[in-house]
Amino acid sequence: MAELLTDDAINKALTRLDGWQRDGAELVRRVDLPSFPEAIAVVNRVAEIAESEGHHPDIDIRYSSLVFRLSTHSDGGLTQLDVNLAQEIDNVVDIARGE
Ligand SMILES: C[C@H](O)[C@H](O)[C@H]1CNC2=NC(N)=NC(=O)C2=N1
Repeated sequence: MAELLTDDAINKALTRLDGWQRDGAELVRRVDLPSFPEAIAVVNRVAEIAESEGHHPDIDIRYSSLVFRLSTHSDGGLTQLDVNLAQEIDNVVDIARGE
């Protein structure tokens, strides 16, 4: 079990993340890639990271647009696991965009 983050801790984490918003018990980021294969490459890389960490995002794939939703389902809210995964998704997206 991970500890649920306070509203203050979530807001602080959001200032350090790229493009994430809070939606209740979830962190949400939409990512637009230039093509379907590039979007799927991002999904595959995120899937590897998620599997290695045992913490998984909900991912909506619509052509070259992705929406990631993060929450710690076992604890019913947001934990440091979600903040860490959000940061890792940001890193994957930056690399995919050559940033
Ligand atoms: C047993 C296994 O670690 C759990 O079912 C994990 C898997 N991945 C998970 N991912 C997320 N986002 N929330 C969870 O509660 C969760 N639980």
